[in-house]
Amino acid sequence: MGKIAILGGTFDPVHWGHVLVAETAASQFALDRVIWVPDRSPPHKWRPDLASFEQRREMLALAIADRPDFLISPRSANPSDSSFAIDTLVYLQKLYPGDHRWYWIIGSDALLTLPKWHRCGEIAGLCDWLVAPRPTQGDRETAESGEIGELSEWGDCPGGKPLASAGDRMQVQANAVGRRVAEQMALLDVEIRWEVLSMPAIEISSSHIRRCCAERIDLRYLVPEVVATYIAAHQLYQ
Ligand SMILES: Nc1ncnc2c1ncn2[C@@H]1O[C@H](COP(=O)(O)OP(=O)(O)OP(=O)(O)O)[C@@H](O)[C@H]1O
Ligand SMILES: O=C(O)c1ccc[n+]([C@@H]2O[C@H](COP(=O)([O-])O)[C@@H](O)[C@H]2O)c1
Repeated sequence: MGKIAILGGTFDPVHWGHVLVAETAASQFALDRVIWVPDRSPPHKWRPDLASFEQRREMLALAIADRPDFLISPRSANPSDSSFAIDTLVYLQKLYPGDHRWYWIIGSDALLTLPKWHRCGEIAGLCDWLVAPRPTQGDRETAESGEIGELSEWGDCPGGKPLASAGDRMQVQANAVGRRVAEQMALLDVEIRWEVLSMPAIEISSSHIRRCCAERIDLRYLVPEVVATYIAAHQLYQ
């Protein structure tokens, strides 16, 4: 029996946050493979300057080229294939037949949306959810504007004492997200298995990378060098 994980996303572009999350999950859960699934045309992430699917896929291939256990799903290459997560999982389970244990690697911000996914009641129970601590999009925008935001509402710390560090707070927040989603899924009679990855929250996002490109800020330490070179060569996000 193998352990196979899926990491889906828009990857516009892929960044070190994605790679570190995959690496952490692979080492903490002794995964045999991580299958990366770039979404061809994610309706919720569509923008006029979205890099083409081929470009996002090429950047992803460059970023994970040195990891034989990281693969890109062949499914997303076909434009007519559905990009619903349930269809991806069922397809990959057919591609890798056998008694494998299946995982889905996901940021806590994205896990929050699980109860709204297509056929969420089916997919939720078909894999274990490996949750990377991450501020919500709202928190990230608020932090960039310098205001105090949603994060302050997550202060469900033991005994009401302030937590030692922002890292602890993100672990608490990710656990709160996991519990909340598990409760929502329980209302649909679905029990989910989930675990928060033991890692610091990485405040890198594709949106931040795109802003850096627009402002001509160096991408070093934010994306793999091969990806920075690709972005510059193709003049993306300018
Ligand atoms: N820094 C990060 N830490 C933890 N999880 C992350 C991080 N960046 C992305 N993810 C997770 O990876 C998956 C794919 O993310 P995606 O490709 O949409 O990147 P993104 O950085 O969230 O993009 P954008 O900023 O455009 O919204 C999602 O589950 C997301 O939560
Ligand atoms: O299947 C769905 O209905 C669905 C709706 C929204 C998001 N997802 C999945 O959630 C993962 C993270 O997506 P995102 O929004 O960060 O690009 C990615 O694998 C998407 O395919 C899936």
